[in-house]
Amino acid sequence: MSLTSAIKGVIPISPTPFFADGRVDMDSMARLTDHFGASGVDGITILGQLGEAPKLEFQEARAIVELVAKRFTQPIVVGVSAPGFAAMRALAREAMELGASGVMIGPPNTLRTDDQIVGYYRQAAEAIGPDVPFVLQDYPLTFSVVMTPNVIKRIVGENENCVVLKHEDWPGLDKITALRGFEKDGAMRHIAILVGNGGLFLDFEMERGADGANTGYAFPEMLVDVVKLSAAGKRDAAHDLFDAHLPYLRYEQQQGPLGLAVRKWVYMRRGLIACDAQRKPGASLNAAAKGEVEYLLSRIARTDSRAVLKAA
Ligand SMILES: N[C@@H](CC=O)C(=O)O
Repeated sequence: MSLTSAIKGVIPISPTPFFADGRVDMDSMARLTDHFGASGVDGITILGQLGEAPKLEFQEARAIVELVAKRFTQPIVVGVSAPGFAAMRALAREAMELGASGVMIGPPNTLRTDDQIVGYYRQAAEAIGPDVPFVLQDYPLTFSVVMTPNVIKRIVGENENCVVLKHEDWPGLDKITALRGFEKDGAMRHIAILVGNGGLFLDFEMERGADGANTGYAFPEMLVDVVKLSAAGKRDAAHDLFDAHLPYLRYEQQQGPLGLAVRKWVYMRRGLIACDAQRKPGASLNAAAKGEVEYLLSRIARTDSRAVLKAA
């Protein structure tokens, strides 16, 4: 099944589970994949930044795609961002062979001008091949590359295989409005807009015209419900549920390895992965942070039983 611009809903970004010694934990990867499948999501993204993809060897990445493709029945997006096009093309072609639906490409942080960004995506699209649909990852907080709405319009106009925008600009609400405006005026064809940034603005991003979420928040079930409630026009219910998670969601949103450490800790506490380790270089939570996370989870649990966890 090919990724298209019609995709909507929640496509969680999966972490990659590791053992404390740095080996990939494939049993936990399988458990996590099955959990996503049972959570009402509409696809899955693996091997993104959150998935520590740059720390993996090709054969490890390949094995993860193979495992996920065997047990997940909805669209699978594989992160293929790489410093060079040979590595990007190799993983993209292999992933599609194994059953992926599309790939995700983030920009290298050397890009400075609009023309450089547009030129990079022209070459990347050519490298993976026109038959491979791709997600354009717009994530200035991490990549330090700022894409204006016009740049995104140019990339979409030049590359038929650009079908989804992973929108992680911040502030970014007006960017969604601008892009939907281009579509309305006929200046840009339709693309799916799925939002990241931990889902921090998901409630309002849905109201601005996003199609759903593409983020690694550790309770994808909440994202599924908020997206559905919002799409059904149940504004207060969507915001009420979102707001119940917001204090913990903010805590997760700490940039870089620390935010990932929070997520991995919670996935471990939920029994979905065996160990919260990151492959080095990485970070882990200290006792104070673990206590804060437990407190925040207990607050969510007052209104959302999915956050009720066994005692640590
Ligand atoms: N910032 C992302 C992860 C990157 O791909 C998220 O929203 O979880």
